[in-house]
Amino acid sequence: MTKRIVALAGDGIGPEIMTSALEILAVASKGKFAYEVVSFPFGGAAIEQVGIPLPQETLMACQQADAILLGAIGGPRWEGVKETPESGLLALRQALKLYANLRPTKMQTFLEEKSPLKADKVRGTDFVIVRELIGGLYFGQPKYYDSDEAIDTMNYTRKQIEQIVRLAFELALTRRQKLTSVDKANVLANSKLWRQIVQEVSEEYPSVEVEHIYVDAAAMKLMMAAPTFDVIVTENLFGDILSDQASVITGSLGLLASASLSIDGPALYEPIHGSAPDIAGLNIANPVSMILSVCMMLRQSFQQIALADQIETATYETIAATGGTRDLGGQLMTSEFKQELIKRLE
Ligand SMILES: NC(=O)C1=CN([C@@H]2O[C@H](COP(=O)(O)OP(=O)(O)OC[C@H]3O[C@@H](n4cnc5c(N)ncnc54)[C@H](O)[C@@H]3O)[C@@H](O)[C@H]2O)C=CC1
Ligand SMILES: CC(C)CC(=O)C(=O)O
Ligand SMILES: [Mg+2]
Repeated sequence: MTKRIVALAGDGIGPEIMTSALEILAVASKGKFAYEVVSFPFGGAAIEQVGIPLPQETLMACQQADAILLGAIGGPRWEGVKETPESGLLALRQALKLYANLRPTKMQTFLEEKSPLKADKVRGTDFVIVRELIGGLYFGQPKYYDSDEAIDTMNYTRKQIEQIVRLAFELALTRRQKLTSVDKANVLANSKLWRQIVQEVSEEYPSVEVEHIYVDAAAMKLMMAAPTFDVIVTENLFGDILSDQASVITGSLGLLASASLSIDGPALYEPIHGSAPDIAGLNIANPVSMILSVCMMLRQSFQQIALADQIETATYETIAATGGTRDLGGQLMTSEFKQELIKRLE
């Protein structure tokens, strides 16, 4: 049966990388995978069209989709408006119950020269950050600021923590059976509960080696000993920050993809980066993060493993052969990279 993919291109470089990724999917999937793509306004683009970042029709289309692809949202144009693109993104994540954001970092030999870190510090790196996505500081109430004071609230329930921690243990079972839980249990009440629950749940997974690290030390260890990590589980804000930091390992934010899994609905796939307003419209964005997000969708939502492997392999081969886009030190424009990749797929 034809699968229905909802595409939310969003703002900044979102439309550029979405167009490239969808063209590549169309070429690679011919005769192998039947799908249709329907596009809806979201983020700043939706504010421009209808005045709000998450229109009702967009949300309904997402709820009825088999999978959702998101480019990126946000930009200086919408700073200070009442409902921002970012508030639309948080509302979408909450409405779709996207509780788990999986952010893999996998080193490739040819990327060693692109990494600002020494090759022996990054060789063999292959980990997944499992970031809790609908709790913590981004959602806790009260949340407000005035000119004298600002308040954000961090709160997690046992249920929320158990859900994400269990998913991380299950993922570790399919990999190298090592789980690193990142928290700040020396200071934060939320982290004390988090650590306690990780300990409890670990008893159900005796084959998985568990370590607990404070987030500050984890930031250092990511740069000094990245290959030692397998599955990293952490709360929303820590996961957001650590995953951008992880992009230093492979050499560019434009390489990292993610999957956001729902409790009971369709999953959403998006690059880990934002809308990169500084390079929007210049045809220099790296589309690989979006292309690899499409690969995650093919595997996770549609079990199209061979097709995903084919696109992923061709993507890495294209970077290795051409040097890739400028963020990787290469010369290719976004559209040129896409064309080179399409040549390999045809
Ligand atoms: N999921 C989403 O849609 C996210 C949206 N944002 C929003 O994006 C906007 C910009 O945020 P920034 O802090 O500038 O973060 P950003 O991730 O958009 O950009 C950070 C730096 O990385 C570069 N970069 C990012 N993606 C790239 C790519 N594919 N190819 C080449 N270079 C790339 C940018 O040019 C910039 O120099 C803000 O409005 C922010 O709230 C931020 C993170 C996630
Ligand atoms: C724009 C924020 C709401 C989220 C973010 O930075 C992210 O999901 O990586
Ligand atoms: Mg982020």
